[in-house]
Amino acid sequence: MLQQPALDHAWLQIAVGLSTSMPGELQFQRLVQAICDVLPCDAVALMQLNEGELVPVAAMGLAPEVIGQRFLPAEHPRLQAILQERDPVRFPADAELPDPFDGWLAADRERTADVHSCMGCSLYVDRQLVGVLTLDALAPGRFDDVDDMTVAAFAALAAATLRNVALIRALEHSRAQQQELAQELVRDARRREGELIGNSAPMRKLNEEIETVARTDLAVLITGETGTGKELVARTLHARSRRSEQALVHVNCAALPEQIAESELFGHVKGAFTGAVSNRAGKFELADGGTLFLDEIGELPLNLQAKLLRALQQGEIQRVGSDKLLRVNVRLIAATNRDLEQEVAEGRFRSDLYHRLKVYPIAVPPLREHKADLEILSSYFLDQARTHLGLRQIALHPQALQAMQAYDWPGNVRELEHLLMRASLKATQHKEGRPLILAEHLDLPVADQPAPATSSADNPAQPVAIPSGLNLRDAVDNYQKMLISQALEAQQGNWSATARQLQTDRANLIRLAQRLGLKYS
Ligand SMILES: Nc1ncnc2c1ncn2[C@@H]1O[C@H](COP(=O)(O)OP(=O)(O)OP(=O)(O)O)[C@@H](O)[C@H]1O
Repeated sequence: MLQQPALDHAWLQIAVGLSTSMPGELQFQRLVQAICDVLPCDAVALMQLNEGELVPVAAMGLAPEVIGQRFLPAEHPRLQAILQERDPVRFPADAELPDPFDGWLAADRERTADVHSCMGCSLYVDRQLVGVLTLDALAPGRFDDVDDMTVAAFAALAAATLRNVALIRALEHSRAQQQELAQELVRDARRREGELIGNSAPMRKLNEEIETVARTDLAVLITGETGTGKELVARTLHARSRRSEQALVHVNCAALPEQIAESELFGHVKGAFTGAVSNRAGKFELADGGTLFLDEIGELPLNLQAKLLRALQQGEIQRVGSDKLLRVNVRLIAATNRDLEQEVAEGRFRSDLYHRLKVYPIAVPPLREHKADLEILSSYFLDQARTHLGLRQIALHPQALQAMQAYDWPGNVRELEHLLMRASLKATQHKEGRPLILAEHLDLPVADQPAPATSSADNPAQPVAIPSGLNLRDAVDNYQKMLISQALEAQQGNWSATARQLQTDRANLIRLAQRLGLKYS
């Protein structure tokens, strides 16, 4: 029988030698090596049960070719017998059943010993059979001194190792899959981000401009009406630049609450103001090495415009509450649907910042100036609607396309996108078979009628009484407030319907309403 100190030493050896960070093969090999060192055997094999077959995954004292061989228990009565028992099974040297490793024992190169001692134990994890451990010795009676408990303890450790390695492999496999999936999603998102659709001359020019400036680190100012695709242009530009592997950090200046706008952009240190409970990086720092996209830059408060200018000129920022200057390497893209020149003239936008931003200006054309793209844009959005809404192929009736050609598109590409999404639903709700979008599904004003008064330049708004003493900005604010309130009332407080009536984006409408002091509920 094995003495206690020898066993303790063996466990210690195994504990030190086995680590889950090791490759599985190495863990198996260390285990059989330790068993071989402790027990008086000439060969040890650790076999894994794999779909009814036993496959040696590690062995000592056997010919190397044994690894990876498959042993069908039905063809090897000793293995069969071991599998049928929970406790260790012993086969004396003169046992009649053939040994599965006859002829494989390294110590028996001369093939002189056709009989030898053999022991084996089935390996269980919980109630699941996971493999077999076998011990062989050339000398008869070699295992007489080895007690069952010792073999059973090694068997338990072997079973746990087999299970651990299998779990780790499964985890690694699923992690690799997840990683691949994440990469695929990022690639997919990138592909989508880059999809500026349009073959018309204005869109080709736009694409060329993006291509040219993407190669540089110049600041870019993107201008254009709402919904023309300014954000998409910014994303495309970033995706085509050499910073594309780094972050594109998007800041909507219109949605920045004034009190925390500086901290949002430049970060703050702990205790800089009430509520600053820890240090926090701002958007500039997050965009370090990448691109910072300042959307609706025209809404940035004047005091922040000065700080932004300093950051751009010096490439350095200061967290709120800190005197330390931090170096940042950020490419800036700004966008606005305001006339910034006008804003400068009226003192609402710093002229030095304006000139700094418009190093490379890009004007995104309104949809009415590239109606040649209506067809290709429509098939793109219909395809998206089909995927998002789980519909079948949707077709557009020629008359629907004609109605679209005749329309002015004050809400630009965004309006087209939303309109086709709604029309896709209507078309499928009303039609049997292949959904077809008819002109009536589009809810467009009839071709010979002018576009709505709020959106058409050649149909100016009705004169309204403006209280005297108001400056232009306040007058415009008042007018917008009145229009929104009236539309809201007409739509019984439904913001989405109001946004549709005013042909603007719902989020923009809510932001504007909040700025004008209207309550959003
Ligand atoms: N050429 C285009 N190809 C494909 N999709 C486009 C194109 N132009 C705009 N879009 C889509 O139209 C929608 C509005 O575009 P985007 O948000 O970029 O407009 P924007 O000019 O930034 O609007 P806003 O001024 O209101 O912020 C988005 O869903 C965008 O993907």
